[in-house]
Amino acid sequence: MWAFTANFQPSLNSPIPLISISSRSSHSRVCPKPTLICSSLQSQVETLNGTTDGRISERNEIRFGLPSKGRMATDTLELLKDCQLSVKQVNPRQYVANIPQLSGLEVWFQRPKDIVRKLLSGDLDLGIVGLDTVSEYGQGSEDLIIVHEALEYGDCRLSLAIPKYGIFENVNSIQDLAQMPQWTESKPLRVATGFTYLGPKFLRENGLKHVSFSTADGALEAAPAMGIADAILDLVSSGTTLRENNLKEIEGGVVLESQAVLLASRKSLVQRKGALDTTHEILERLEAHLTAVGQFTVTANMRGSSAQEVAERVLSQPSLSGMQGPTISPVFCKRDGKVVADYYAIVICVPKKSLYKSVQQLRAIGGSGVLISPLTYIFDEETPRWNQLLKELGL
Ligand SMILES: Nc1ncnc2c1ncn2[C@@H]1O[C@H](COP(=O)(O)OP(=O)(O)OP(=O)(O)O)[C@@H](O)[C@H]1O
Ligand SMILES: O=P(O)(O)OC[C@H]1O[C@H](OP(=O)(O)OP(=O)(O)O)[C@H](O)[C@@H]1O
Ligand SMILES: [Mg+2]
Repeated sequence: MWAFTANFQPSLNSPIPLISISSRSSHSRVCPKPTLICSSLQSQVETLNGTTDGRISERNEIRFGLPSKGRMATDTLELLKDCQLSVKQVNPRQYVANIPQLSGLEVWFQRPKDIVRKLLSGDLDLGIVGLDTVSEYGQGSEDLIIVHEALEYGDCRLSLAIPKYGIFENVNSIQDLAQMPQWTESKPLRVATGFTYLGPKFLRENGLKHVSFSTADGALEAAPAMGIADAILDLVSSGTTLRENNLKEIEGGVVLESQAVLLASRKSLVQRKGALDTTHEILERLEAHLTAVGQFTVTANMRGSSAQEVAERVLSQPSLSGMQGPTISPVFCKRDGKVVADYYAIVICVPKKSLYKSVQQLRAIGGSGVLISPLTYIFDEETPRWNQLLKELGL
């Protein structure tokens, strides 16, 4: 059983602070043009991945790519489940699944980088991956659209790190590194990275002229101590791996901040029947859920002479006037044969981080019987990201 609540109001300005698309996202939405690959390689790629010539492949299902393994896999399934979009997978080695709530949609489990590649080739329509993966493997393709840029997990940054010791002891910024006399054409700065597109681009843009790159699939932090590289460019989250390997980040060395994003193929959204509607539903549920997870509903009773007077008392408190409301309902009782309302039930939404302060302030103004419940969804009038997406698609 679901309980729905909604506030209707004539005002054009919704009092709910609408989530704005961050500057980070708008920056990442429109990426530079992709690099060209030579035609023979292009045709081999096409053989593997379907067509890349502007046509979309003929199929009726909408395909949604989700990470098949690694740390993103479970968090992605958890998030979808929390949005009532549970993925039904018969067994963990089966790579196709479905979401019963979304008819006509197939889920395909793939490695994150293959999700991006298959979105580009038209073999997937939608996907969830880290922004780092989109930026690295999407290489700025305009066919990739970031529909939701902040799914609030998989937080990490792509960052340059150098040893704490030796010639790097007093090097603390990318400028310091670029100005070191050690790097010459014959003896360049050796950087180990799995990010062979973003790495060279970033270092070039930051004035490092003499750089060579080596790559590996993991445990890059070992490269400087092994004498294979002078610096590494890799993902950092807690910073533990860098610390444990005697490495440090430097000022100006962050290439990008990443978290999980919902990604779509522009071609699919425009041309594939049902893709836009499905994206709308997924986006609405994600936004409504992610807005709700940061909030609690607080219900309390309060004595007062009128709903107006109680509302004024509530709104006088800084931690109670944050979001929308309060909703105030009279609680009636019969006294001396007459039906009267001498106290009121108030309902407000408060941010989780200010819950305790809110409860204290409610008590201070006479609130009692305070009940706290989690929220599943907060649906706004229309999701700001949906309008942004339509604009992006020119619709
Ligand atoms: N230490 C981390 N903390 C948080 N998120 C991370 C971290 N490392 C990577 N991520 C995010 O999770 C995504 C998947 O990383 P993960 O290491 O699980 O898989 P992978 O890199 O695809 O696989 P593999 O490392 O086995 O090649 C990354 O693209 C990034 O967005
Ligand atoms: O800052 P931290 O919290 O220590 O996390 C950073 C580490 O996490 C990732 O490695 P992963 O665990 O994916 O291992 P991998 O090198 O095998 O990919 C990344 O490549 C770093 O090595
Ligand atoms: Mg990894």
